[in-house]
Amino acid sequence: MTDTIRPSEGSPTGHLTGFGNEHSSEAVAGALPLGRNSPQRAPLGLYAEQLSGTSFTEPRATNRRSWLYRIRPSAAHPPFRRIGNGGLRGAPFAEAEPDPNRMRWNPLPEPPAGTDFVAGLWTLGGNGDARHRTGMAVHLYGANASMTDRVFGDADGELLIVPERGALLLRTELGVLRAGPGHVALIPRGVRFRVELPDGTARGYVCENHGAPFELPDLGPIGANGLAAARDFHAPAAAYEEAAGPVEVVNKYCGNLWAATYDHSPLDVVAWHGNHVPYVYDLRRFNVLGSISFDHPDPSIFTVLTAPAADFVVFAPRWLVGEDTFRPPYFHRNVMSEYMGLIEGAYDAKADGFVPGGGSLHSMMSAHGPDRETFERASAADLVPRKVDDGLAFMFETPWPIAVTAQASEAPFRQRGYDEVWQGLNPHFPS
Ligand SMILES: O=C(O)Cc1cc(O)ccc1O
Ligand SMILES: [Fe+2]
Repeated sequence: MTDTIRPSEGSPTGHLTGFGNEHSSEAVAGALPLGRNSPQRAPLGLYAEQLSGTSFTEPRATNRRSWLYRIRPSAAHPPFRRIGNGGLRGAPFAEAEPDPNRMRWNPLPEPPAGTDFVAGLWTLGGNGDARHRTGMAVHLYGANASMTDRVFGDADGELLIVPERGALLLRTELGVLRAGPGHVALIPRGVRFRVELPDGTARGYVCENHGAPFELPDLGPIGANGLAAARDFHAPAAAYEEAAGPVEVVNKYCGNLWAATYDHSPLDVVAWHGNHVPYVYDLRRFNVLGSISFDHPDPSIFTVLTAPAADFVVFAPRWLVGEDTFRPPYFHRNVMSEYMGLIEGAYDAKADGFVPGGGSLHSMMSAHGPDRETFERASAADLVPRKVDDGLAFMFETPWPIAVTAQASEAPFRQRGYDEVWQGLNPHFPS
């Protein structure tokens, strides 16, 4: 795990905090117009550009847009041309029939030398349709090279990046963020960014959200505080580069990759304001709530971010104190589909086989829960207060079944025989 976040590393002007805020930032004093967005001539000879993440008419509470003041307009570019998708696949996912079986995978194998973040993206599956802005996709990434002469932007949705190994330096249009294992980064739809690898190598997970963007969940009876705090989300301060020379702008558009060669870096935004901004959040800041009497709350109590197409849930270190309670995750069948990953350590529902960098998929209504070993141990455990602090797991939970790609279904690192972890759960009735 890396140290606490230093999201504005590389940016001279500090960072901004507060999920959903109307932020503003200028890397050069006077670059932001005052009191208007689009003056006849923008300050310092910059070009003004609005980046809209929601419809113009979206209600104020959920409207997302930022105004960017840039050295050159994004519009000045030659045509985009199709490039290879590598391991990326797009929604709709119709390569194979949706499969109700429980599945589990080991980590992605090490990619060939020279694989950058975009080339290292590998799609496990998903649902919905990018063309209708519905659903989500689960991707993994494995990379061992920084992006140098190219940047990436996803027209199909926002990207929730969950590093498992190696830090990512995210040089975005709005500034620089750093995210290492234990952090998540949220890159809004369409925001362009380059990923550099300070550790030389990186591995992790991505939830691509095609629908309405992630929000902090309502707290209801929890009250005004708890779970993830808005102020712990860090947005970058404006930071720009002026590099001339060819830069490939890779655009994921309706499931496929396209590229256009710009004659300059598109990370040339000198100032910006708005709420369509990237964030980094340190999962160790998550205020974990749970039962202090009995029974096991549904995992929605661990929701960090929620959207119509996906919830992001973290299983962070916490105390278990439930009396007369089966404390690990219970057996269940769920209308929601659950993709789970592990950032470090172990997860309390699985004795082994669920490893950092790996993942499991329990799709709509598939029966799952503790494996046999965990069930037996937890059924006999002495129920003293116990801290679960040997791991950091997460879940992408989505209302619709996750159809896996052919490459995920056939992957040599898919664990055959996953069903066996529930073998030997024999009847004890009558006891
Ligand atoms: O399947 C899982 O391990 C995730 C999960 C955890 C939990 O505590 C309760 C329900 C649930 O789906
Ligand atoms: Fe579950």
